[in-house]
Amino acid sequence: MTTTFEAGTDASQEASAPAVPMAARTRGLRKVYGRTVAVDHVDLDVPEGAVLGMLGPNGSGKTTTIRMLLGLVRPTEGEVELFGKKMPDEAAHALPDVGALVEGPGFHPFLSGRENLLRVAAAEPRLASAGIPAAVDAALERVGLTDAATRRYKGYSLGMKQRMGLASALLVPRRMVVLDEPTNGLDPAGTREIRRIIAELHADGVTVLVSSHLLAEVEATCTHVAVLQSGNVIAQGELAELLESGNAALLVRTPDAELAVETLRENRIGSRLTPDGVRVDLTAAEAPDVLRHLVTAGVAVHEAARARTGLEDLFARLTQPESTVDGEGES
Ligand SMILES: Nc1ncnc2c1ncn2[C@@H]1O[C@H](COP(=O)(O)OP(=O)(O)OP(=O)(O)O)[C@@H](O)[C@H]1O
Repeated sequence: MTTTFEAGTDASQEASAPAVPMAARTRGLRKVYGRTVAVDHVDLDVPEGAVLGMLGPNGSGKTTTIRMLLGLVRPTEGEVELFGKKMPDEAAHALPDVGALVEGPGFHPFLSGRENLLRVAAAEPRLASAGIPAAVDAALERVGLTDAATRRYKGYSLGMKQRMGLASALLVPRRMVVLDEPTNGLDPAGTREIRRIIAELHADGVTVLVSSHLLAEVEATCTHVAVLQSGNVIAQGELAELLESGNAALLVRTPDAELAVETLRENRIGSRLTPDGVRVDLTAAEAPDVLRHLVTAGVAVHEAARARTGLEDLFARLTQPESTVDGEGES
């Protein structure tokens, strides 16, 4: 697979581009478990102030990358920096700036939500004892758990447990918040709340790194995206740029769809059939040229409109075999 859309990792760019401060940065990051290469030479850039969505199918290495970023797992090879501090060696300096929701937060089942957060807050270096109850109540309020605060954690739903993890990440103001699959187990209302919280953090200038396999989720909340596949970052950069460069297409409504696909193939332009016509890849062709080829070949074009179908399409393109990207083998 190509890395056509990759941004910010190439050496020449590094030399010439103005230095954008990075909240998190990895170089050549690799983690091997026995025979499994979980993460393979990942160069990830998380610019300060970005909401970066780490997108990839199950097993693509998102959680392992996040764990290495947070110093929870030691890399087999490579470097990790959080706000310029080397991880895991300088974790004690870097981590107070970073709130994290990662798999399986260790809350005590027989304590209430509030009691659990009081315990977590007591270990926060940036919270003075006198400020702890107010910080806990504010975090509970922020994630919508105030009414359930005195109930035992054991009886919480999966969604409520996720909110508890989020509350513990947000106990003190952070420069960066890392959320591993934050909407897992949440209903649509809970999902909207997570989006709202991410938007609030972004408005406050907090960097957010959020992993998800839900493409619509990333598209709705993120400014940047990194796409992982089999332990590799196959594309990263600003979401708008990735969509622009990777996704331009022309939807042509025509009864002569098969003739259209054949004509475009002869002109080395990728396309595929849709229910009412063809979808033409504009990566290597301009819309007026496409229309000219079609009309010249006698294709009746009833309607033509540019399409930008979102990250789902980009993700499918990036993770498909190369031959389908240029139109070969598409149906
Ligand atoms: N502690 C471990 N021991 C052995 N293999 C592991 C371990 N952690 C992860 N792996 C393997 O590494 C690969 C990447 O896993 P990882 O959990 O990072 O992916 P992911 O993208 O977060 O997936 P998911 O969305 O399912 O959580 C998988 O093949 C996984 O089985």
